[in-house]
Amino acid sequence: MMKSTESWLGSEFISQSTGSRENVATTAATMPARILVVDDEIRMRESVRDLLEAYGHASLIAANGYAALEILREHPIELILLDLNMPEVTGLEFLDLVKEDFPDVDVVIVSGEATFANATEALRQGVSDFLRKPYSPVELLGIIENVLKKRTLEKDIKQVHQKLEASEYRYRFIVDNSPDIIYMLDEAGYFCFVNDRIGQLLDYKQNDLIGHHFSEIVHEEDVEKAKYAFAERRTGDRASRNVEFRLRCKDNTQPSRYFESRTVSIELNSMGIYQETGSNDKCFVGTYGVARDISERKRAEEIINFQLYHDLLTQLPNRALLRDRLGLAISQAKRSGTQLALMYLDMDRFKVINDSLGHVAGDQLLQTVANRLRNCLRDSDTLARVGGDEFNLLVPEVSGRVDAIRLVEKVMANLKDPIFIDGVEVFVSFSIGIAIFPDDGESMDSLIKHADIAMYHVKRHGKDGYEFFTNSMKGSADQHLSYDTGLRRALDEEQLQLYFQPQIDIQSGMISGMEALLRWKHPEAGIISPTEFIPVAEENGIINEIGMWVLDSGCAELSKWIKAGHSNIRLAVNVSSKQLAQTDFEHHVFNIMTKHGIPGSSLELEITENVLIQDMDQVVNQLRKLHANGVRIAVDDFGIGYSSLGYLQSLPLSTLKIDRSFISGIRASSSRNSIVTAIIAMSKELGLDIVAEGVETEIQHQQLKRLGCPNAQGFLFGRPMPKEHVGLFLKKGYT
Ligand SMILES: Nc1nc2c(ncn2[C@@H]2O[C@H](COP(=O)(O)O[C@H]3[C@@H](O)[C@H](n4cnc5c(=O)[nH]c(N)nc54)O[C@@H]3COP(=O)(O)O)[C@@H](O)[C@H]2O)c(=O)[nH]1
Repeated sequence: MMKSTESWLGSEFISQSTGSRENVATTAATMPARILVVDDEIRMRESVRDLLEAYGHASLIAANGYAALEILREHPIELILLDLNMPEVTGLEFLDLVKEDFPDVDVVIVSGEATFANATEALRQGVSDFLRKPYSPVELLGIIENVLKKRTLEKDIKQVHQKLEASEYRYRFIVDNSPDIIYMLDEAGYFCFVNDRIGQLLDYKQNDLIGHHFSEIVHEEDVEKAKYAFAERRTGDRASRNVEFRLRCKDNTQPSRYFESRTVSIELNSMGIYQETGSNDKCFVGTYGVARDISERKRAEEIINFQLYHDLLTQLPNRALLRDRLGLAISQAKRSGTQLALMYLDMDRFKVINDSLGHVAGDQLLQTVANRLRNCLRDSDTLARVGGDEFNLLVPEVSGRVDAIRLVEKVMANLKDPIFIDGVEVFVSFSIGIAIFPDDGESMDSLIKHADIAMYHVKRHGKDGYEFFTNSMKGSADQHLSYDTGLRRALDEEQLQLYFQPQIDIQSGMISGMEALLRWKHPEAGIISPTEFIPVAEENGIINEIGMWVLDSGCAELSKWIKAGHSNIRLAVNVSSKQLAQTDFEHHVFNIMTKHGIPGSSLELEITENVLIQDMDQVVNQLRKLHANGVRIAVDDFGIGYSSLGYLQSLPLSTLKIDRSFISGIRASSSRNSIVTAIIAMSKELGLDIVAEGVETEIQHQQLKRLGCPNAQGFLFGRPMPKEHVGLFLKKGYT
């Protein structure tokens, strides 16, 4: 309820009132405040209080400075209406105390006798306004309203400042602790701001870079790429996104890091990088950018990429990478009119080594071999592992076959020395096929295929060597397929034949045995060597039937020779590892021996070391049963492959057949002589008989005789002959 102005203001106030009460009331009611009225005149202070309360303010009154200070201490006062002329403590003295202890309180001087000096002093001390008595209520209320408005405004500004400070602190914190590099460049590409992150990532201090051009930290190969992204001028959707390049660390010995840089314009982030120049024009002043470290991702990508294109065991390129490089090399060779060589390398007898020494040893062997191969190549050559024991070698620029021969012989020489795996000495050799672009193929596939065919040709003709592809080999590769289907018919239609090659007792010169060697008399192709079709028969499984046929036919001939009086002759029969894998193999052998009345001692089964890759227990078991019945067991091709001699003691062996590669070397290499000497000495120690294979010359014969080798076989004594010739040969003997 609004009180009457006359009842609480002095008459001089009422008479000077000029404003309308409604106006004042409306304004004052919008900003109620807590106001302290300090006046020694009771009538004055009470009338002012009533006026203020009538207009919605809460007011308290004090008759002097002390009372006022008391109230200030106990109540939250926003505004003081202060009379300057008071006893005890003057208004100015009170003002001093207020400003010191209650600086947030606004003071309006309301005084009747204030001098100019007083007023000036009061204003100097920071009072908000000055009202001279007598005044009208409207004037008082107007001043109060102004002061309160100003006060509210200042409060708001203060709050805005505080918020801005807090916000700036937050953003500074975010920028300083950002996992990304945040930077600003001026319009010429010089750093004007960069956050701390640059120090952690690239080792620069912020000051190292401020004022420096961005290109100083970009990897030299990436400067072109980085130029537009780093100092981006565009904005919005056209600005650079996720451009990748490398920044250089301060210490250049560290690897470069990959970065993904995002630049955005100041139009988007209010950083003031474009400046308004009036009439809707904008002026480019710099770039703001965020660069994220993506080194880890790049490294992961590199690893994945490496794994996609490399063999993890040997770290060599794999087939995919080889094909890629071969494609490029062919294009390059076509353009420049040069030649290139593709070599297909297949390790001989790797399966035997791998399965007998174990896969860990096999892996080590492959790694060692890969290193040896790598060591004799140039950086431009590509050696790839394309299968278990298969490698491809791409030699991008060869001047011709002579060049390729030089390299392949270097490769083979590098592999000659034994490799020690877990203390075991292993000898390796390779069958290598070579195709030359463009003579042997103009496409990637034809080159690989032809090198492969040439490699198989080497395999079939004694391994451990190399050959260039020729068109005639192609026919024989196609034949491989026709052998597959033709072998069954060969068996049914009696196209298979046995030849026999004599074995000689070196010391007495007598014939000690005959080795049965299979031939396929093909109706169109003529005589086909077992090296051509035995692998096919082993692959398709028909070797078991063929093997039994060989044993049966061989024993049939043997029984004839025995009956003809050559009872000391032994028959040697080759047995494939696949045959020994049959659980009832020995029963078949016994049945055949019984059928032809052959004593065990007249039969020698030749096995190669790779029979040991079968279930060893089963093989040993079968061989023991055969041996117990007098059947002799010979190890064929002894000395090549792997040189673990442990099996010599675990197997029931009778004979070692020294591989012909050692015998052929007798003439040329004394080191080979010593190997033969060692094998002979060791066999004698183990009580084993010996047959030296592939004796072709009299020198070899005499050397072997001198070394005390008991038996020999080879073209010198007789080539494999058809069964019809054996009778006469036995009668006449070796001469
Ligand atoms: N599982 C079976 N394997 C068999 C059978 N018959 C033969 N074979 C194996 O085929 C390979 C090649 O045999 P072949 O073409 O008959 O060659 C033999 C001889 O002709 C050859 N040889 C003999 N003396 C010489 C010589 O002085 N020089 C020279 N360059 N070659 C010669 O060696 C082959 C006999 O080798 P081996 O058996 O190691 O004693 C061959 O691996 C046969 O084993 C069969 O029925 N089953």
